[in-house]
Amino acid sequence: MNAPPSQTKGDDIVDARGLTKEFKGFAAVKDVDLRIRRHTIHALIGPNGAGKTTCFNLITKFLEPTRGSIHLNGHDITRTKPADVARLGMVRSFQISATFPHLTVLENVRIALQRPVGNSFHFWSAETSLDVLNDRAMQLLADVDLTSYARHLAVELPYGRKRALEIATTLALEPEMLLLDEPTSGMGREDIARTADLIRRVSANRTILMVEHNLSVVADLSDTITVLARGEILTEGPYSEVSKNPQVIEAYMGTGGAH
Ligand SMILES: Nc1ncnc2c1ncn2[C@@H]1O[C@H](COP(=O)(O)OP(=O)(O)OP(=O)(O)O)[C@@H](O)[C@H]1O
Repeated sequence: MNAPPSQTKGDDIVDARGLTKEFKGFAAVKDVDLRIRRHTIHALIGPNGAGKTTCFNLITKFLEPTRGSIHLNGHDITRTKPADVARLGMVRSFQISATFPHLTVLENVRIALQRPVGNSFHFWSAETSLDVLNDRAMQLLADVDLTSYARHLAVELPYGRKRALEIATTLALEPEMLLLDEPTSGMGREDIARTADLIRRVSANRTILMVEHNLSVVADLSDTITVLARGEILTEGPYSEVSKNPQVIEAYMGTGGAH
């Protein structure tokens, strides 16, 4: 690991500079600087094709940038693999946390608690007593409001509850930073409200970066919003500011709606 550069020592957990991703010469993300403050909820929004997913995949290391650098807690992770980034505390929900449909909800979380992260084993080793493991698993289920579903098979869960289980299995890795890719997509109003509450709860002492299309969820949860358009940052700030920005309004109107 490189020595932490001084600019990332302050309050930023992530410091990405000049991020660029080209696909056969087409720049999906162009020279993006993204700093994410510790213990905040940060949303990436923008119209269709703005580069949100590409940017998210760059930060989570699912894509290699064509140019630019990414530091996490002062470590240069520009060329680090996702599993090693997870070991450094940045975990993407659904990355390591695919659920097993024919196991119970409790079993799914117990497996997640015993899962190796990167090339080091998680705190919960194979020798950890079953009781301790069960207690911790039940605590995680309580955190995501799934206690009453503990003995159900994962496959039987309603959609919104499945996403909550995926978040529980991600939290089992005790991430310092959690990345959520469209956490409320495909949900009805009730599940959206419950998921927004859940995100707020799990954000305590954690940093969250999410790509989210639902602007009321974004408005409700985010400390900072980065608005992307055509691969570039249009503006950044709290919802009260970015929602008034004429360029943001135009970018959304121009593509026929908020996404
Ligand atoms: N693997 C790829 N190969 C070629 N072009 C790509 C690839 N991935 C993304 N793009 C292009 O890059 C641009 C940005 O795509 P991206 O998926 O990051 O946007 P987005 O903001 O997430 O859009 P949406 O809201 O529609 O999901 C688009 O023009 C897309 O067609």
